[in-house]
Amino acid sequence: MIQNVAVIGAGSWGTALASVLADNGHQVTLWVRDPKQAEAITTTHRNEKYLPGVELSARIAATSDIHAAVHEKPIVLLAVPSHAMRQICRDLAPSLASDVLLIHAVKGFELGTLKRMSEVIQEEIPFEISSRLAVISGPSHAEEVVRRQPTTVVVASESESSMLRSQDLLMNRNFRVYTNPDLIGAELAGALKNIIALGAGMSDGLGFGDNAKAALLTRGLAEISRLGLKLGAMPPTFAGLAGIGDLVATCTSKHSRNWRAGFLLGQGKKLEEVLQEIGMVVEGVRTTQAADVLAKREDVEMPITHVLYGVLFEGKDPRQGVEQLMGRLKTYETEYLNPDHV
Ligand SMILES: NC(=O)c1ccc[n+]([C@@H]2O[C@H](COP(=O)([O-])OP(=O)(O)OC[C@H]3O[C@@H](n4cnc5c(N)ncnc54)[C@H](O)[C@@H]3O)[C@@H](O)[C@H]2O)c1
Ligand SMILES: O=P(O)(O)OC[C@H](O)CO
Repeated sequence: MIQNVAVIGAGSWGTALASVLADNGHQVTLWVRDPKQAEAITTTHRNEKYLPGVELSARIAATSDIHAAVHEKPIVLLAVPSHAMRQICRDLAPSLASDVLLIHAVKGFELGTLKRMSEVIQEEIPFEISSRLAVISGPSHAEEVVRRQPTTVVVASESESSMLRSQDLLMNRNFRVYTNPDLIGAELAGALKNIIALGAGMSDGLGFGDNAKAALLTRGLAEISRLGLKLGAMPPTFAGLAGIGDLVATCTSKHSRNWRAGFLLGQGKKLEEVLQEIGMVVEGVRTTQAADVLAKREDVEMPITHVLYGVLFEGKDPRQGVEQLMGRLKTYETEYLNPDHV
């Protein structure tokens, strides 16, 4: 069934998801803060700032009026940076239809509260709406999705009907959507992999090779899963698209802003100049901050995250960080095979 869908956030990901929805025949209203950018997207059918050179469907119209964007829409998809989520939910909550299906596509935590995005949404939007929330996660660079290159993602929700509706809404021959009931795991895996992508980029920026990158991916997965499970994720989710799938995509892709930020840091640039040079959201930076605090709070060992925290926020030299990781006390590979593990 053709639907009217509001997509909140016209950065690369919101625009790419709007494009998938338009390919599926839906009418999309894309909300963007800047009225000039809204007009440019509607009239030129392009979003040159975030996805240069890509022609968008005429089924996508942009607006800078958030109330008009969501008013009477049966489906609202949120694709804003994590730091903007709470305020945006506050702004749009009064205009939401009571039976709206909410989907979010955001990979991060709220820094001050250390909450997942669904927790933030559920605090700002009435329960009868937010209890139907679904999240979309998985290996999906906007630059490839918008060019209709084969992509697989996962939609997760505690509400089975919301999960199935989200799958039907987004799935097409280029964009394959799996379902997963583990909303917490999909959110945590999607956010935490960005930390490891920063590390993988840094390793490349330092001139290290495949051995180092493979080590980061593997040991990185071990530590983000350890935290994820402590916070309520189900183990198979970290072995799935939102976990290992997105970890591989983000740690090895030229499109990844997190990988690129790490690469530039590895080459000796300072965080501020790196973020300025990239000019788009690099969620892994805040997520490293959040995860370092969460690891301490939950008593979970996350050595890679802690070293990255030092490089990002305490002026640690990346090479010194590598020495610190390689020089850790000898240990076992997996807690499950360790004789002390009960
Ligand atoms: N780009 C991708 O390929 C991709 C894929 C999957 C998930 N994501 C996730 O989607 C989320 C959005 O990322 P993106 O890639 O679209 O980012 P982006 O940097 O491309 O765009 C961010 C958008 O948010 C707007 N914005 C910034 N601060 C804002 C604020 N305070 N209030 C309202 N709007 C604000 C910007 O103007 C811009 O339109 C992130 O959590 C990211 O991890 C991105
Ligand atoms: O460009 P990044 O590093 O924000 O990664 C984008 C997506 O999360 C990849 O799935």
